[in-house]
Amino acid sequence: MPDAVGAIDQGTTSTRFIVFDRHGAILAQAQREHEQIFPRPGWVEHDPREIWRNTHAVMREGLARAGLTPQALAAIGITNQRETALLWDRRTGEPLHNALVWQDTRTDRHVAALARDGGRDRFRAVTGLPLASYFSASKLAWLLDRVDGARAKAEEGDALFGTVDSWLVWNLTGGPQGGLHVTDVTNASRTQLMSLATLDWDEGMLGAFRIPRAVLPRIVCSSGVLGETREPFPGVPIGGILGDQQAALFGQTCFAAGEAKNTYGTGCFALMNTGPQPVASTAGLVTTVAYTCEGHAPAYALEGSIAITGALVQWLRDNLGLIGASSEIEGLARSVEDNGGVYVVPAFSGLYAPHWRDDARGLIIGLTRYANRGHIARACLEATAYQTREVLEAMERDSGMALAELRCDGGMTVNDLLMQFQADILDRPTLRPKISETTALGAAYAAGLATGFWKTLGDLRDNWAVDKRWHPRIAEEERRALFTGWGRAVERSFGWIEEET
Ligand SMILES: Nc1ncnc2c1ncn2[C@@H]1O[C@H](COP(=O)(O)OP(=O)(O)O)[C@@H](O)[C@H]1O
Ligand SMILES: O=P(O)(O)OC[C@H](O)CO
Repeated sequence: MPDAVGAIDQGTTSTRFIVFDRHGAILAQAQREHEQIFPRPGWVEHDPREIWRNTHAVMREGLARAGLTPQALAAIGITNQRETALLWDRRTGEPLHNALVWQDTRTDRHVAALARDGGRDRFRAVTGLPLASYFSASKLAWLLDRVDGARAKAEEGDALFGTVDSWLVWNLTGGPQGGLHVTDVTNASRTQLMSLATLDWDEGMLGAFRIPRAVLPRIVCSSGVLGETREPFPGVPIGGILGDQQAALFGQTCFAAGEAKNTYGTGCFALMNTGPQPVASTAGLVTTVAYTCEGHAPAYALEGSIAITGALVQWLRDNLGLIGASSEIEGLARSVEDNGGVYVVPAFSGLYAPHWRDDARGLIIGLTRYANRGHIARACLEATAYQTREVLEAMERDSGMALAELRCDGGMTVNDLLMQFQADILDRPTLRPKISETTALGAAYAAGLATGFWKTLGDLRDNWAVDKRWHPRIAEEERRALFTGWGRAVERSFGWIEEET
């Protein structure tokens, strides 16, 4: 009798396999990091073969650590970094190029050219998304146009496109020997090729980006059995797929309209469930699919996507050497009392929500002879909290709903200083659940629901409990002064990249 569910969490920096029990508690996990490839400024790639090798390895390691056989798994769920675009050969299974990662800005010019004719919001009504190099469509167009022979192969049906979920499912189910070519509706909603109304590929969007339909996967439900694994062990049902931010919303059990979470990882992604109808954004957010369960109406979400948060901590570590490990940032930031007037705007890939400025670039401002490493570390942490406030304010405007508190998760939520500052700058409590691996948990939930391991959404809600809550402590005057300083710094980051014509 299966008594566990496995989740593959293929993130921007690492791949995890986590085995959960019926209460959503972790039985075992395994994790491997993969290389971040930066061939030029603004370009970010991953090697799809490395990602598949790591997935294969962590699944075996995780299961062994849990002391389970594959038959003990009721299902496997998949969650993944979204938007990252892959193209591979159907016959050989070989990638035609490295994956173009969501942060990659090489298609800025293509996107700007499309925006000249109709503006940045010309595809919002259909796809819910502004024009930005962040989404997959322009990345796929780049692969089709720049990789030798790719377009011809795609038109003949010999090249397959997918986000990371598609690549994993295809390999898990046999690869060139009959692998399934599918993606789930949440991942499809991030390509800028899917209609939010029909939940299918949109002919107009395919035309705008010159994408042949034959290259695209079939769109499936987020929770629903789509096949069985053949690798790395056979016979386990694949019961669900969710893009990682939607998975965290599901794992935080935000099933009712108005419930929201913020995930603090490489970037930050705040999502609010808005119910069975898409809510158009006028405040700079993205409208996206939250999840679909077989036989039920879809749930939509408003999302505030922030490109760089935890990645700024990595940058302090890897590029500046100010800290030796991410965890050291808290001590360094606590070595000073405040930010000393310093702000860091991490516009490394431009700025996403709510600004959507591809022409912005990163800056450190407010420097004086007084400023030291501690102030810079503190300003880096504060940048995450200010960016979060910007997107939550936009979310409240768009949805007309006020958030009483903020459910938080992700790797940065171990940072007590950040969580306290977040509560301070929002003037609302922040809280972290007991099971902090909400992304993997959401994928496990989607898969377990599809196979009857869990019966209802209510069963999942019963598993959720608060671990820690932070209450706002600073005065309104200080809050206003800090946030005003941030707004001025952001303005100065705009327009650094001059558009080439
Ligand atoms: N103590 C810490 N304080 C601040 N940031 C941290 C800390 N520990 C880890 N991080 C950051 O959290 C991120 C990892 O979080 P995770 O949720 O695993 O990200 P992802 O899923 O995007 O790969 C990294 O960018 C890392 O720099
Ligand atoms: O892999 P993460 O956690 O950095 O998430 C990446 C997002 O899905 C990008 O949209």
